[in-house]
Formats: sequence, C-alpha cells, structure tokens
Amino acid sequence: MNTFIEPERSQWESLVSRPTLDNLSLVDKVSAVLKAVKSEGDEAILRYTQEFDQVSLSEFSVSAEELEKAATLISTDLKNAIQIAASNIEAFHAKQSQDIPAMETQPGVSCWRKSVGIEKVGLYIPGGSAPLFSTILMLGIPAKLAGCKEVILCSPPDKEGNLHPAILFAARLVGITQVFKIGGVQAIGAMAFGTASVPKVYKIFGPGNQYVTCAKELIQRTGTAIDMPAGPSEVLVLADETANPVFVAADLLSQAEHGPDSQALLITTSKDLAISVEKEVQVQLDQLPRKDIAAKALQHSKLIVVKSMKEAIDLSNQYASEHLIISTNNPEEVASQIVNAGSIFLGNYSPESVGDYASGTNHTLPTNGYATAYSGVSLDSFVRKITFQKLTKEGLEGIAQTVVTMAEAEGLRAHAAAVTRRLKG
Ligand SMILES: NC(=O)c1ccc[n+]([C@@H]2O[C@H](COP(=O)([O-])OP(=O)(O)OC[C@H]3O[C@@H](n4cnc5c(N)ncnc54)[C@H](O)[C@@H]3O)[C@@H](O)[C@H]2O)c1
Ligand SMILES: N[C@H](CO)Cc1c[nH]c[nH+]1
Ligand SMILES: [Zn+2]
Repeated sequence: MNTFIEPERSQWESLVSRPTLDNLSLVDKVSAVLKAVKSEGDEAILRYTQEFDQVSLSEFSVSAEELEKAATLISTDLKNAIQIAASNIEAFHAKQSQDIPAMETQPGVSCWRKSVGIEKVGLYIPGGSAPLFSTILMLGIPAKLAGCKEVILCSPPDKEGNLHPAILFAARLVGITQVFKIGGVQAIGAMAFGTASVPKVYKIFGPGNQYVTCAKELIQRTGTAIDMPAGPSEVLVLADETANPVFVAADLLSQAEHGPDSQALLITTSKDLAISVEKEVQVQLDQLPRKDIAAKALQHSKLIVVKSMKEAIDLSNQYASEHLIISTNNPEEVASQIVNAGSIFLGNYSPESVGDYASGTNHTLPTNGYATAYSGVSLDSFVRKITFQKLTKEGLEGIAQTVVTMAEAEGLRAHAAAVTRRLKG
C-alpha cells in the first residue's frame, strides 16, 4: 500500500477520483457489443461469450434439473449460512414497504398511494472473478417481496460453461426459475432488448465491473430502467486514534480483493494509526489467496492523514463512498454528520463484510461518487408507487376555483374547462 499522505484541502479533488478505465474507449466498446446483441440476438451472445468468457456454449438456459441438483453439490454449512442470511435480508426488506393510506387533503378530496411490483425484472449476478451468489439474495428477495411477476437472472459461465452451484441454489431458494449463463455487456443487452432465448425486461438490477456498469448506463437511453450505477467496490474507513489497525487493515483488504479497480481509503486524524495500518496491510495481504488482485487495488488506494475530525468528515462527504466504516470513539456523533455514503458501519465490531452477506441490509450500492445522489437497492427499487385520488362532488366544488385560477394563469383553458363543465347545471 502507498505510504500515507497529508494533503491540503486544495488537493482533495484529486483524492476523490476513482480508478476508471478510459471512458471514451469503454463506451465505444460497450456500445458495439450492445448494438450487435440488439441486431443479432443469441448469435451475438454466443460469439461474445466465446470472446470474453472463453467458453463455447450451445445453450444459455439453465434447466430445472440443474437448478434442483445444485443443492446436492454444496455443503450443508453453506446452505445453512445462505438460509440465515436470506432470513435476515428478508426481515429487513419486508419492513421497507411504504403504502400511504387514503387521506383527505381538503374536504372531499382523497389521495392515496400504492406500491405495485415492476412486472418484469432482470438480475445481473457478477461472476467474472468470483461467483457472487450473495447478490442473488440482495436482489431476488426484494423482487419477490415487491411482487415482481417475472424475475430472470444472468451470470457469466465459468470456463467449463457452468454456473457455480451456490448461484443455482440461491436462485432456487428465492424462487427464480429463469436462469441464463450469460455475463458482461452481452447479458445487459440480452435483458434490455430481449432475444429468442432471453425475455426482455423493464428494469435491470445488479452490480458488476466497469463493462457491466457502462452497459447499464447506456441501455437506459433505450427505455430500460436500471437500479443505479453499482460498479467496482470501494470502502472508506474514517478513524481516530482509538481504532484498531488490525481491524482497519482487514476492512481495507476486504474490498481491495474484489477487483483491481476496487478502491480502499483510510482517512484518519492519527498519523500513528496510518503508520500501523500501512504495516498491517502488508502483513495481511501476504496471507490472502487473492493477493495479486488486492495488491493492484491497493496501488490506487490511499492512507490519508487530516488535521481534524471535521476535515475527515468533510473529505468523507466529498468522496461519497459506497461503504463507510466509522471507527472512532463516538461513531454515532460522526455518523450524524455524514450526508454522502451508500451504507455506514459503526464502531469496531461492524465489519463491512457483514453487510456484504448477512446482516440484512442490501449490498448493491452506488459507487464512483454516485452516493451523492443515489440510494442502494431496496424494496422501493422493485416497485412503482402509483398515486390515486377520488373526489366527491362537494370536494370538486371546494377545489375548483384553485385549479381554474392556476390553469388560466398557465394559459391552459381546457384544463380549467375539465373542472367547470362538471359543475355547470
Ligand atoms: N457496487 C456494488 O454494489 C457491488 C456489489 C458486488 C460486486 N461489485 C463489483 O462487481 C464487480 C464484479 O466484476 P467481475 O469482473 O468479477 O464480474 P462481472 O460479472 O461484473 O464481469 C464479468 C464479465 O465482464 C466481461 N468482460 C471482462 N473483460 C472484458 C473485456 N475486456 N471486454 C468486454 N467485456 C469484458 C465478460 O463478459 C465477463 O463475463 C467487481 O468490480 C466488484 O467490485 C460491486
Ligand atoms: N462488497 C460488494 C459490494 O461492493 C458485495 C459483495 C458480495 N460478496 C462479497 N461482497
Ligand atoms: Zn464485498
């Protein structure tokens, strides 16, 4: 890991930049794949699966037998762990439903709001460098709670042309039956445009690498909605001198191991802590099987020493991290001043990886600074909130003059007439 830095405020802008691929060539490459999937359908998917995943498939669809057999291919311990995580995620997401019962805004004017599940949704489950079956729980459980009728899933095949059995087990657990072995841009294109094998959906969910995230951003222009830009993982640890360097290093590495373009930041008021974390990261890095990936991510990760907790909070808000861990002696007080973050972990015993798997919160979160404007996935992401109103005749009489005055001021006489014609005679 790079040695710590002590920047002035004027240097902060460069600190909050992310390690992104060259945007123009990324967009060109992704657009070309999307265009081919749109015009050639399954044929283009086969070709790109060969090119990007190095596997030749004759069929993308996973059979019902394969889904059923998966339970026999993973350990009882893993099945139990997935079930405990699923139950916590379901409990937390079930609490998120937010209908507004009918209420009178003025006499005789009733308004209410109802959530209705999006009918057709597509879930992208990353699988390039690790089969992230935990993401199925994060997306499949709220989709079912929301009442989405058709839920399909795409994930990249491994070199033998298979999906990891834990992916299939988790899919079956949450009730998903349409599973496709398709990854990357071609998966996003398939779900957005529809092909002979893959149904078209109205909204696409799920995290992924920069190719996947760019494809999601581009298909929005063609009329398919997306959850949000959830790209390469990132974590920011905000710490004072009371933090434990062993825990902090472990947290930084837990996100660095996701991919070479992940980013891990420490912002601290303590130079001693920064020095200890730097040493500890090296010790722990050497013990990791994904050491090479994490080491690449650490090249653009940073240990930042600031002058005060106020500066630490300001810089953290400017960075707008996907995950923020607050390891200070007063984490609630610090958290109350955070306005930009995807998900926050308080105190010394709340490692970010607990949220990745099992505490109950969603791990599909905005990256690359989008936490300034986007929320992570929740039950809300899977519904449309339809508003309703019903007026009595007296209610319309009571509100008529307000509407007519405003409509005439906008020069929209027909709007006014839709009210007045009802009240004449
Ligand atoms: N923000 C979040 O909520 C969140 C959650 C989980 C994971 N993640 C991130 O998801 C990412 C998963 O990445 P991954 O790569 O392991 O899996 P992935 O499934 O996102 O991407 C793999 C696919 O990328 C495509 N691809 C690879 N190289 C390509 C190239 N040169 N040109 C075109 N396409 C190419 C291939 O089709 C492959 O199937 C990581 O960056 C991780 O940090 C983010
Ligand atoms: N940290 C990832 C979100 O950025 C989610 C994840 C899945 N598995 C492990 N981690
Ligand atoms: Zn993670």
